[in-house]
Amino acid sequence: MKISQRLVILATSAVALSIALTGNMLWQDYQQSRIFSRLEDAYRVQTGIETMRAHLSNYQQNRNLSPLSESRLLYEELDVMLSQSANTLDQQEVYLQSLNKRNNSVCFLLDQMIRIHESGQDQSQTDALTHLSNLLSSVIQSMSEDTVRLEQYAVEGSKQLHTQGNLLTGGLLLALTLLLSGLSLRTAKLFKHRISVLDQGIRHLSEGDTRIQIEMDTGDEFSEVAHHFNQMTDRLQESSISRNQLQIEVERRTQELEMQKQALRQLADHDELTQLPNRTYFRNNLLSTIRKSERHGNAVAVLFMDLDKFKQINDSLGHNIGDEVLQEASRRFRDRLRCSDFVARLGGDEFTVIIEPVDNPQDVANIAQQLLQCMQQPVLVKQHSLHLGTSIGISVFPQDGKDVATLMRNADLAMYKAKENGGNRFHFYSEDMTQDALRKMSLEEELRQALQEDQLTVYYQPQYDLGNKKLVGVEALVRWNHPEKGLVAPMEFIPLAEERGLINQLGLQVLQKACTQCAQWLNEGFDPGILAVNISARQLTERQVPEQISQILKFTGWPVHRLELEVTESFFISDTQRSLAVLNQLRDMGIKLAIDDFGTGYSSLSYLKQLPISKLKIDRSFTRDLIDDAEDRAISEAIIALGKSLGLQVIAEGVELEGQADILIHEGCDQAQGYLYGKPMSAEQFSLLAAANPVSEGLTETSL
Ligand SMILES: Nc1nc2c(ncn2[C@@H]2O[C@H](COP(=O)(O)O[C@H]3[C@@H](O)[C@H](n4cnc5c(=O)[nH]c(N)nc54)O[C@@H]3COP(=O)(O)O)[C@@H](O)[C@H]2O)c(=O)[nH]1
Repeated sequence: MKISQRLVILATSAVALSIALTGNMLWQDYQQSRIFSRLEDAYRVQTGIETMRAHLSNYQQNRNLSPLSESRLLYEELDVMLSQSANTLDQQEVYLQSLNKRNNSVCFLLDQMIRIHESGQDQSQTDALTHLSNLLSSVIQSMSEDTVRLEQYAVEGSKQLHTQGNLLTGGLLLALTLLLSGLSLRTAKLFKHRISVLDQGIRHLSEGDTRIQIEMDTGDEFSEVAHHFNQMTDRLQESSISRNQLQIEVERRTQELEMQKQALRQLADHDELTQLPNRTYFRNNLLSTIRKSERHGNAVAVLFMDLDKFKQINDSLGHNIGDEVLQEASRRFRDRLRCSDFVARLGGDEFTVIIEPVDNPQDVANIAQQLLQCMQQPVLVKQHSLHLGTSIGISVFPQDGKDVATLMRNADLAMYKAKENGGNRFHFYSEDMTQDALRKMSLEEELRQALQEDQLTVYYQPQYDLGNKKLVGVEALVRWNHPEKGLVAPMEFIPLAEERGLINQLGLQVLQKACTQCAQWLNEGFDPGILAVNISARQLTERQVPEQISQILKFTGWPVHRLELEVTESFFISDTQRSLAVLNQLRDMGIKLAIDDFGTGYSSLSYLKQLPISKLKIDRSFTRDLIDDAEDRAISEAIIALGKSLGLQVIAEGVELEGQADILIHEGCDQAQGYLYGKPMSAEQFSLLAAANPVSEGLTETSL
């Protein structure tokens, strides 16, 4: 049964009992009023009886009939009253009927007495009247007694009624209390049991048991709650299953993410190609090593390594070969170092090593030596056997720097020093390197300004035909007209211009000035012959150079076939596909190409054959000792012979003496250049010289 039904029953029972109680009270009221009404009747009869008794006594004393007649009237009244009241059968009614009867008797006696009295006053009548009045008196006495009894009965009845009413009310209240208590107890017991079942279920659930089900088929609200609870646990069960699945999925994804994070960290911290730590990792590691060493008072060495000739290999053989070289170099460095040493690749062909602790600089020198050695073995990639080398710069914490940036910068400076000194060596950092770097920095700044402010000027050095001793050409040589230092020689700024990427701008400015000047001379009527201009090997790596040269020639009007570009031999040795392509392009444009400083490198005959060149220039170092040094003479002879055999012109530079010129003439050298014929000079000086030495007659426009 539902709780609501139970409550309805309880309420209905209470209402029913209340109605019963109210009915009982109303019934009691009614009974009471009846008793009181009879009591009233009794009092009135009593009063009537008293009156009649007084009338009778008056009659008996005075024989006056009128009082009896009044009693007769009183009888009428009592008769009416008693006959109205005596219509029920209870004890009161019995008394009332008795009273009624006796009242009738009184009436009869009174009628008799009145009739006798009126008929005469003889003795017999008087006796009869006396007798009747006595009778009347006794009847009245009886009536009086009846009224007393009626009164007593009414009082008792009232008491009884009161007692009965109380008993009934008490009984009903008791019944109501018992009923309500019984029902409440039963309901409370049931509720307690069901609540405890629900509570157990909830407790299980709170302990995490989502499979809990509450068995309660009572058909009331509790079973509905239980039903909803079960539905909830079902859903929780489902959601906990999906939560478990989710948990598993989350764990799987977390693992995946962790792996990805590790891979990303590896990517972020390591160089993809060599798997060595990268620049970021290196910097962080160096920072923590410095901090640790500060605490322990240790020294730390930073080695900055750069592979020699790597750029040429990369440019000429392609990036795949370059990549394999870098991988091999990484392996060799790694294998040669201890596990505790930290080696990283900063990018390109730059590697760094951290050595800690450093007890003595000699240990670092030994390690650097081993690293040099390990790269001296040729690197075999595909069919190539590649000879590289390494330049190593070393800075030491704390004396060469107390922070990452300073240590790296100083190791880098030391590495550049090693490169400048020919590579394949190591250098410890020293303070003068910084001074040198600062000097270079300010020089670079000045050079940039010089290029912008047109401070460069061109000097001209004549080139002569050794056969007829006539002018055949002129070499343009740059000079820097420094506002404070005066004329600065090219050797002081050309290498820096090459190093700092200014050489193309510089070379093109020189070319433009020289072409403009030569074209002007030509227009003025004197012929400077062939214009030889130095072109840096670095310029030849720029694809746009042929187009830029072509533009200058067009702009200045200098004929293309009168231009000769001198490229140093070292460039041809370390040639690159791209540079050779540029050279071929220049040759195809009609520009002549000469190998400068020839003999200082190791160009092979077969290699020279393939080059798009037309002239060899014997290096000044061979000309200088030509007279005294048999070897230099032999070399110059060999170069001249080589040139002849390849159909190339040969020019000797640095000719200062007639004896040198004689030997060269004897050996069959075509041309010469040197102080003997004229030092590099300004355009004005050169025009004077050229006016006095007209260009070789054999040098016609077609032979040019
Ligand atoms: N890329 C460019 N390089 C250039 C340019 N201008 C010059 N240079 C190169 O600078 C180097 C030094 O040149 P320079 O100081 O001008 O020296 C030249 C001559 O002065 C010197 N020379 C000539 N004859 C003699 C001599 O009889 N004795 C002697 N001691 N020196 C002499 O030789 C230099 C010419 O060299 P080269 O070019 O090899 O013919 C030098 O390497 C220049 O190439 C430029 O514009 N761009």
